[in-house]
Amino acid sequence: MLRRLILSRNNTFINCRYASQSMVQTTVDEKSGIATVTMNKSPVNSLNLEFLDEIKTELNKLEKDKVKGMMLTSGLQKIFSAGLDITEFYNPNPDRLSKFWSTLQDTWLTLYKTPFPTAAIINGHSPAGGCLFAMSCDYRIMVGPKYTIGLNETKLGIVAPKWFIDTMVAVIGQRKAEISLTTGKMYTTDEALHIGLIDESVPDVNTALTQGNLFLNNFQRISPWAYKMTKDITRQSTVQWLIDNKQKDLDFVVTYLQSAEVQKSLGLYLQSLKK
Ligand SMILES: CCCC/C=C/CC(=O)SCCNC(=O)CCNC(=O)[C@H](O)C(C)(C)COP(=O)(O)OP(=O)(O)OC[C@H]1O[C@@H](n2cnc3c(N)ncnc32)[C@H](O)[C@@H]1OP(=O)(O)O
Repeated sequence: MLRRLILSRNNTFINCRYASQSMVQTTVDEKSGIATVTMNKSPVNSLNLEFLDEIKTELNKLEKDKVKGMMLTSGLQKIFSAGLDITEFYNPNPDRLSKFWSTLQDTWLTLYKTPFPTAAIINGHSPAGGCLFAMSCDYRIMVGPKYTIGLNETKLGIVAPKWFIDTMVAVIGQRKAEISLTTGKMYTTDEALHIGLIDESVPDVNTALTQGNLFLNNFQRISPWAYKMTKDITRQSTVQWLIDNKQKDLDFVVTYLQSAEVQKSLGLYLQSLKK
């Protein structure tokens, strides 16, 4: 792991941490203590086993380093994250599929439960797992107007797991989540703002980062203990369900994803992507 100090746009020193060939780059502003975690896995930040593992490790490090906040963003031109890497569950190796899904569960729990405030800087398309990660942050700022966001699983012929659904319900409410999920709707930035899936729409990534810092800096005046307890209580039922049902969720997903019907739908969807 390499570390170096670089001078930021506002002339404060930023502590940079990156490993060679890393898919995740992190900078920490020394003055504010706010980290920026940049996902950088070409071509579309699809979340495979190794990438998820890196994101989880990075979040755990930030917790250990006691950062004051974190922005999650993408280093790619027009994609925040294409969601789960479909090649992990199309014609999968069952052992790897199990590892992949457990790692997804753990990464999501780590992100959803961070003891520090988080903001998603959605600087590109954000379908399915990409939307899940954005919704798991405390605040969402999306660069408009060209990109889309949503849980589109039904469009792939698959069903979003309960904890994906509960995360969406927590953000936009039962009725809107039900319509979004059953139709697999991908929302434009304006639509996402209208239904409350994002909190702000901004014209460019620099403005998004400025707004993200503004949001996170609010917490300098809030007791970290009060913040964390409140977040834990608010998110308790969704988190506890997964903790109590990890193995059941894993068993279901591994069996379900390998069924002939799902494999057929995924094959057709992948083909349509290649076209
Ligand atoms: C109970 C089980 C629940 C399982 C839950 C699953 C949740 C998920 O997250 S499923 C994944 C859902 N994701 C999507 O539907 C996104 C699909 N991708 C896109 O819509 C587009 O690729 C994009 C808008 C993200 C980007 O478009 P762009 O035109 O820039 O790039 P493409 O030419 O489409 O893609 C480049 C390259 O990447 C491959 N690819 C895209 N998305 C994925 C993905 N999610 N997993 C794996 N691979 C992906 C795409 O096929 C292209 O590959 P080639 O270069 O080889 O053609």
